[in-house]
Amino acid sequence: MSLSFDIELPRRNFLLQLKADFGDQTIGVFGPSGAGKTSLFSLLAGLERPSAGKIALNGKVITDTEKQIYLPPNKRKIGVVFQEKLLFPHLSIKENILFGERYVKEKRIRFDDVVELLELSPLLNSMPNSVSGGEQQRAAIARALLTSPEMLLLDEPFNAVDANLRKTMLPYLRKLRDELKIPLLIISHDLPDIQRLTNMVYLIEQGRCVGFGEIINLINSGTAVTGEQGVVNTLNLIKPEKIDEGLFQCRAEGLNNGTVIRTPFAPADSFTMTIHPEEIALSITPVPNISIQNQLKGTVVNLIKKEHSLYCIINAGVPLIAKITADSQKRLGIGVGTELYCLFKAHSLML
Ligand SMILES: Nc1ncnc2c1ncn2[C@@H]1O[C@H](COP(=O)(O)OP(=O)(O)OP(=O)(O)O)[C@@H](O)[C@H]1O
Repeated sequence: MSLSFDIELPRRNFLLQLKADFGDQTIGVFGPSGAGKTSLFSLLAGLERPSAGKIALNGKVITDTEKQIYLPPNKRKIGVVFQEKLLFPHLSIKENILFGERYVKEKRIRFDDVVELLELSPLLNSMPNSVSGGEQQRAAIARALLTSPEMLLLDEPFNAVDANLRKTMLPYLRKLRDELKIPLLIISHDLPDIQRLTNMVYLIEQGRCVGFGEIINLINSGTAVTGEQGVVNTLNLIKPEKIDEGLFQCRAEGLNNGTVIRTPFAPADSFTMTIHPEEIALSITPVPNISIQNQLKGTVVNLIKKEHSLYCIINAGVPLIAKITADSQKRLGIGVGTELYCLFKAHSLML
């Protein structure tokens, strides 16, 4: 998959000017309110025309202002799920989903498969207003998938879901990414939500791209990516071994031989856990006789000041970000190159 665009569109307060070349991966589009994220989606989906520019998906030009090419939304092979007005209220969930394939000639994605993947069969005969926000969202995703898209755009997919249920959307989005192998472009205000699906972000501010790449590299290069919800560390863990009731030890790509991470659960042979930078304590020496299960040795590669705190970027085989106070930095004499130990409890790791 490849999506490239170089587009301009006047907005109320600025000229949106965005350019990118995306490969075959899931990408999070992140930026403050009013940055131009939804405008980008409308342009990609063909709901709006840029004042100048070009968009191509898999080598096929779908918008080109010079050549006056504007493929209509249903011919673009881009599925879109907006955050509001997800479904037609007068159609059942089944009819809503089937609406997706009305104009599709080459059906690559089948109704039964989508219903199974998104666990929608008990809801098919229900009307949209009698199912939850998360279920409506899944039905809207199913409808978009039945257009047999080559990529899927999701605008704030966690917003339609109540705060307690938002994590329930994640497994479905992971299934789309891993089983259907559909590249996703996801708008979210919440960087940790993006991080649970991908490390790649496209950062927008005031209609311009201010950074594109792996989150850790963007933070490391000083590009501010810590939104309201902050940022999380993601650890891709493998080969869990049960060592006690409620305690597993796992390997992670990049960890030195013999180093393991201890977690309270291990749902699969390979899985991702997250930990907040605030939950990682730093020590210059190893700390014996302490209940904390994880002590990873690492080297500080960067320090980023934010208000009265510091984000320490540490290479511990895996990249880790720890948030400490300026006072702790001074007391411990932490600088770039300092070798130290990153301490975190097994229970601070979250699935
Ligand atoms: N049709 C329009 N004409 C002119 N300006 C617009 C139009 N629609 C939106 N805007 C303005 O363009 C800017 C970008 O809006 P957009 O909805 O793309 O941002 P966003 O990043 O998606 O914001 P949010 O996260 O709040 O949804 C905003 O200042 C908005 O007021």
